[in-house]
Amino acid sequence: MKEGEHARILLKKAIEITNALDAKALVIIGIPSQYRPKMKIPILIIGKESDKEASNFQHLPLPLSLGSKNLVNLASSFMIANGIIQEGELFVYVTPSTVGIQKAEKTVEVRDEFFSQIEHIFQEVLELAIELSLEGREGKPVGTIFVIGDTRNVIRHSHQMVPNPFKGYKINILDRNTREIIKEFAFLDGAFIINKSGRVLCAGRYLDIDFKKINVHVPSGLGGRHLAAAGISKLTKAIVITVSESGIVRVFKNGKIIFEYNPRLH
Ligand SMILES: Nc1ncnc2c1ncn2[C@@H]1O[C@H](COP(=O)(O)OP(=O)(O)OP(=O)(O)O)[C@@H](O)[C@H]1O
Repeated sequence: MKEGEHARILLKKAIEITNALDAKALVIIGIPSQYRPKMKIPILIIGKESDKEASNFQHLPLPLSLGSKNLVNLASSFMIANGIIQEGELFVYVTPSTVGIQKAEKTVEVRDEFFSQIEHIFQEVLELAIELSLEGREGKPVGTIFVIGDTRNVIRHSHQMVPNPFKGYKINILDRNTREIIKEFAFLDGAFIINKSGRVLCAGRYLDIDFKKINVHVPSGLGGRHLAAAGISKLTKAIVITVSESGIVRVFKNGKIIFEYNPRLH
């Protein structure tokens, strides 16, 4: 039996369960776009393919590498934040290998602003950050910072710690073949700077934040890397993704952590 056939069967079951329970929404995770049910209730599609067939479809382009459990929790928070479903109501979710029933709750460390940041480049960098957390480099954990967007201001508030390995090269986060090159440079101290089209402009960049002028707070235990990430996200319009040496991936916006996730625990 082909994988697509599994998805079709599971989706059929999910629709039956949704109807039987009078669930308020259906969440479809990582199932190809040819399998789209016709239903009146809101349907949330999670994954890369975006399709805007019906008005009751919403798309949340999150990396599937976040794992089903986490994606279901994020879907739950997203639907509550957007008034699609109320806390405590039931929704059904379906992945290529499971169908489940969940009560809508805010269970993950995520602020509502997180969802408005999710677009293509952000999603790719988040995926890369998760891979770095899980893989490290040569068996050792790596920590790093990705600063996305508002590059003119970010560059103005930073300097090279080492010669920029990306100078003169057109390396783009969207190009899967150059992903490994980007990861290779994660061992450099400092930050990656990525423009809104996904081009990696610099690595090994020190973020110059004057903490006398920029007031940010990060949870205790977090050091210079996370303070710098919070600072640059407050000083500029950039969105910042950090990977800590302990593997936790965090997203910063306007000086605050808007998402936190430990891929090593899932
Ligand atoms: N202002 C900055 N700009 C860019 N990189 C920085 C900055 N400050 C610190 N770093 C990077 O963060 C690394 C780790 O610093 P530190 O241990 O203080 O941070 P941390 O927040 O505790 O990070 P981790 O949780 O990964 O240990 C430094 O070696 C350096 O590469």
